[in-house]
Amino acid sequence: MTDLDAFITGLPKAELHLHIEGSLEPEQMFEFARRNGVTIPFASVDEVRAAYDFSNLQDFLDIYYAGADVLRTEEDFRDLALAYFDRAAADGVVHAEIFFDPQTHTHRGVPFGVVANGLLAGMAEAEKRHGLTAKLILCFLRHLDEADAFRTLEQAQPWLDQIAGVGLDSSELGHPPSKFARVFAAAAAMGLKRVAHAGEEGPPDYVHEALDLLGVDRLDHGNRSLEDPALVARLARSGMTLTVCPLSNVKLCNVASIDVHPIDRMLRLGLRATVNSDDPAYFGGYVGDNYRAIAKGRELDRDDLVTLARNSFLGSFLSDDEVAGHLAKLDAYVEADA
Ligand code: HPA
Ligand SMILES: [Zn+2]
Repeated sequence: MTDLDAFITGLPKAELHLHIEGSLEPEQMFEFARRNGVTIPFASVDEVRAAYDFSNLQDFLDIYYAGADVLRTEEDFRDLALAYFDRAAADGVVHAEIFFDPQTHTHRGVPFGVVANGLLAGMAEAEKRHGLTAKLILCFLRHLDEADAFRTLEQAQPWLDQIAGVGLDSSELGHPPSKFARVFAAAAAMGLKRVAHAGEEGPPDYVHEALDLLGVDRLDHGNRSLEDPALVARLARSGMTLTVCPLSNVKLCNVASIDVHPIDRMLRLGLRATVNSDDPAYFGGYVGDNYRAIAKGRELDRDDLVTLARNSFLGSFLSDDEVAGHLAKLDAYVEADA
């Protein structure tokens, strides 16, 4: 039997909650700034890392949006995505469904197509290089208004056959899912899947809204659902996938420390929880680091880790046949290790 670290690395898994802009490592921030002639308010990589000390979601978002300013060209988005896929593949990720925030870029004058084409080029190269498949999820920034989200959906039209779904991210408190009910209805009518961040900082009511008013196929974070037993029962009964991000929860002070993270409680309650990295360059680790952190912090056994990996495929937007193929490989991996 391999040791736990190696077992986690080799475990075939999907990543379902990853903001591609949040995979921008400080070294890459400097490289893109230099090649695009953009000035950044940091003198060194160490200075950037030292700034990643957040007390809440908004603290992080302010720095995250500032960092994204170095992304200007199709090549930047391609290189950014490819660097993430290289790291993900090394962590045993065989499929990734990645978020991008078009408004962060279109509001700076970077056209939607530059972002989308760059990311799609990175995805194509990752499949060639690693056999890693990926899907794109277009996230609306919830601190902006409904009209802006509708404009973004309009800009996405030429790329819709290459976009799997829509999501909702950014500042949660004060921006409930209800604000985007009509945009999500329009996206559903276009055949797009729907996900939303809910219950990261926001109350259980926001999770109810995501289910009832946005019709989400998957819930991003969802941690605060645990405060509402009836909601937990509903999520468990419906087999709703939760994309949980342990290191993010600690870094944004939503969970006091990894030792008290509720991931194992979620599993015991029958929730289809998955483990993901959210914004790995900002939160101290990629998906493998997240698995390792909870394995150690919550003393998860191999069966729990396999359940989490299994859930990542079950919760993905892959076809039933594709999911079955991944699960067969997962079973073979576990058997070979026994
Ligand atoms: O963790 C997050 N929460 C909400 N919005 C985000 N945008 C990037 N990361 C996040
Ligand atoms: Zn997120």
